[in-house]
Amino acid sequence: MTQKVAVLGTGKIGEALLSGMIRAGWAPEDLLVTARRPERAEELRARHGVTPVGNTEAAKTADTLILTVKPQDMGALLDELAPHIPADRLVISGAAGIPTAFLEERLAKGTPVVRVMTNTPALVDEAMSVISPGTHATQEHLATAEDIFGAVGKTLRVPEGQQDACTALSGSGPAYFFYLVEAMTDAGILLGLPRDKAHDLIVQSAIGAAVMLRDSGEHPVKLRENVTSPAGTTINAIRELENHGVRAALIAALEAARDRSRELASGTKD
Ligand SMILES: NC(=O)C1=CN([C@@H]2O[C@H](COP(=O)(O)OP(=O)(O)OC[C@H]3O[C@@H](n4cnc5c(N)ncnc54)[C@H](OP(=O)(O)O)[C@@H]3O)[C@@H](O)[C@H]2O)C=CC1
Ligand SMILES: O=C(O)[C@@H]1CCC=N1
Repeated sequence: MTQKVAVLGTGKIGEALLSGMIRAGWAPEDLLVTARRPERAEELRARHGVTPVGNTEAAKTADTLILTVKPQDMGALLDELAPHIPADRLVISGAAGIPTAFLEERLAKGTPVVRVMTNTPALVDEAMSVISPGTHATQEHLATAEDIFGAVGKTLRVPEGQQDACTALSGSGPAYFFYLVEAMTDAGILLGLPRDKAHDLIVQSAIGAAVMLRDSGEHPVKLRENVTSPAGTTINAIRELENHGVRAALIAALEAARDRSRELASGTKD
């Protein structure tokens, strides 16, 4: 029998996942979506051919429910859904910070819950999604989550205790790279290059570096050393990065992201 999957709270992440599932072969008629605004629901139907429904109908009919609302909206959504979700349905949470226990406390006793942290490269099938089981989730439930999120990139199972760290690294990770590209493009402008050329140079360098990191099998230190000639240009840049504490800033930044993920666990922190 065909399995129905519902994405509830279909914003940026929900739509990225949905579009990837369709690219990977899911039939749009087996995908249900919910949105808070009617115009958003219609937009999703027009773009993807999926069926917009209310949260209650999704709760009653879907075999797997994927909740992709903001952490602060999770409590209200669960209150609305809980009376309608049969306890044998899989509920996947994609929200930062929210522990599986938060869902288990609000859903029918024994409901299987899986927590997933993905990232926006899902839009180009290059997501990194980390997956953790709740108390009642079996290997089969984890495999279902892997099947769904595997449609948009790589998946990795981690103990739930590592989810906040993973959120800081890969969930937020793409933003740090976009930020670096933005700053390096500004540097190109300072050095006299037109913005579009500076952008192209940096983006292609980022792609080249990313492919080498993925495919060369070399440690990042070795890859950097290969660029860094004695008395050359690169070492002068590296000295400035060290002088400005960029390494320490990155460690502090990711620690702050991890702490914020922990803080979001209550589902109420604005
Ligand atoms: N953006 C990212 O890079 C990542 C985000 N996440 C997590 O994914 C989740 C979603 O993030 P993101 O997609 O960026 O956020 P969005 O705000 O784009 O998406 C959330 C959507 O949920 C809708 N919504 C809220 N409450 C309800 C409700 N009760 N019923 C139906 N729809 C509802 C919102 O409607 P409205 O448009 O009206 O507000 C919105 O469209 C978050 O929990 C976040 O932590 C995880 C990994 C990466
Ligand atoms: O910034 C956030 O809270 C979300 C979670 C990970 C990426 N974006």
